Amino acid sequence: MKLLKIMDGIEFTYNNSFNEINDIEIKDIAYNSLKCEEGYIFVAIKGETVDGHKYAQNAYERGCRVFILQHDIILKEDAIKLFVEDSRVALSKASANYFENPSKELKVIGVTGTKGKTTITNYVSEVLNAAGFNTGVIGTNGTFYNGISEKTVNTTPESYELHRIFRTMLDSGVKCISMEVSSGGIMMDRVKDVDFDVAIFSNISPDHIGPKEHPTFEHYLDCKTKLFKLAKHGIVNADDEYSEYVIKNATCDIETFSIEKESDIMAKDIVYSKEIDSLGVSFNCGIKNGEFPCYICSPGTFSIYNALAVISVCRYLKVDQDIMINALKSAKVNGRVEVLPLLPYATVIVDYAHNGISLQSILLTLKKYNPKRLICLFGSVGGRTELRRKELGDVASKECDLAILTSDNPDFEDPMNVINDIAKSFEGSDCEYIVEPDRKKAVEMAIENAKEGDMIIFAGKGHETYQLIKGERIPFSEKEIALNAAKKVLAEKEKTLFA
Ligand SMILES: CC(=O)N[C@H]1[C@@H](OP(=O)(O)OP(=O)(O)OC[C@H]2O[C@@H](n3ccc(=O)[nH]c3=O)[C@H](O)[C@@H]2O)O[C@H](CO)[C@@H](O)[C@@H]1O[C@H](C)C(=O)N[C@@H](C)C(=O)N[C@H](CCC(=O)O)C(=O)O
Ligand SMILES: Nc1ncnc2c1ncn2[C@@H]1O[C@H](COP(=O)(O)OP(=O)(O)OP(=O)(O)O)[C@@H](O)[C@H]1O
Repeated sequence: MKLLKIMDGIEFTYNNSFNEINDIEIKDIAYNSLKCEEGYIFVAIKGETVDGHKYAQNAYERGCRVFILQHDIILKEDAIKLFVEDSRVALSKASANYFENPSKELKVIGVTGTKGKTTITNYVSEVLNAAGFNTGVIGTNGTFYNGISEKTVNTTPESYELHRIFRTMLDSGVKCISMEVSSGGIMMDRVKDVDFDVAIFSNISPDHIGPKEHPTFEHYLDCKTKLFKLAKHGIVNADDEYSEYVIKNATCDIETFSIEKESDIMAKDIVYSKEIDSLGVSFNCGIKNGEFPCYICSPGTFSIYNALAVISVCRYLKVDQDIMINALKSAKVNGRVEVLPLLPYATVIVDYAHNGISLQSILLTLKKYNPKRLICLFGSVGGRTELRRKELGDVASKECDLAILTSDNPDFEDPMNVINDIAKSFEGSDCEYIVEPDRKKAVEMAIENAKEGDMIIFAGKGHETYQLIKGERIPFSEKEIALNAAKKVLAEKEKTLFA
């Protein structure tokens, strides 16, 4: 593609005459020097850790001659330097141009919020697929379309990857995209040139605040709110304390959903139910001109909110109501409140709750099903703030009957260090706790000691299939470990029965 076509809509100055850049043909764009080749543009980004300008020479040595820069640097004379105010912003527009603006040809649904992004995006995709819209998903669990999946580094990928994924999906017949839009993604201009049809706001609570993330809660909220300036239509949880702020700052039309406050789509007559392989909730969904019954096989109030967001998307896209109701009934997400049908006498759940707020929300939800004992196995990420550990510990020690403290991506930190921080919350609490830093042994112990009526939640790892230890992702499948342990326990029980 011609360089000037890639630079279309980007303000820049340059160190050569116009004629020289007019005819340049570009093979591809790279923001990492190690990916550069002859014919590429290198976009130098001032990162959180290093300044990409430092690697321009490396890109040059790899054959690259066109550079998008924020400031001048020394390079050989044949280097073409294009100066922009903000390289990330330029990368976003250049990537959209290079991939020929695929998001304009797709229906893109973006979900933002502290909790519920992965769940809602996956529900949306299941329901829209059932309704015949071929839908791709982009988020924490990776990318999925037409049975193909790929891992992603970020929940919301960098703009270049994002437009590349859109293009690949579009060319494979995908019509809709259901994607997670993290506040970090908005802050780093990864979605600036995405043409969103729908924006969803699930909820907000303090999270991702600190060095390298958001300086304040207000900054975090403002980042999320920006999505409603990029979309044509907004869907907002009216029960959230900050919903009015989001609506006030939106530039699109809005539909609201709720359980408590008056809104466009309301859930009422809520009933919680428990089956051997699922915990679910049914409710009546009230809309302007009537109501209809819904069931979702995931427990708790938060599952209703997630379902309402999906219902609102379906209304906007005019999905047949019966198809939507049926698809919602069986919608499930890998590692999100996933009930494993392992033991006939106890309920085992794998979940991704890894901070105080989400752990509290899932534990309070499970308590509504009156377990004999609520047992929570969890740890906390190494190298992060003590506050996260305290919040997790405080919640578990208040809500559980037994906690099993173990490792969760310790990385370079000693797992016992993290566990000892969490254990402080149990001093003076009625909740018993056991320490087992080896997560495999901890899972086995939980399964082996499960009793009639217990509810056991393995919190934190969710969909992850690794344990991050000293910078390396060591394969670790919590579900497989639990399954093998359960098989062993059941076989032993059968042996004693027939002995
Ligand atoms: C702290 C942070 O946000 N980092 C993100 C950022 O990397 P960075 O700015 O730190 O990059 P850097 O390492 O300083 O490098 C600067 C530049 O030099 C380049 N470079 C570097 C080395 C080299 O040899 N050659 C070279 O050209 C790099 O490619 C880069 O362009 O830009 C990268 C590309 O977009 C991201 O992958 C990376 O996300 C990291 C992995 C991360 O963990 N980010 C978190 C905070 C995040 O974004 N999380 C949200 C979810 C949470 C939320 O809700 O906000 C997410 O969407 O994932
Ligand atoms: N709408 C919701 N409100 C509160 N908690 C929720 C909601 N939906 C799911 N959860 C809980 O939070 C956990 C994370 O949910 P999910 O992965 O959907 O959120 P997310 O926004 O993608 O989170 P993260 O940024 O941590 O990846 C779930 O496993 C569940 O326990």
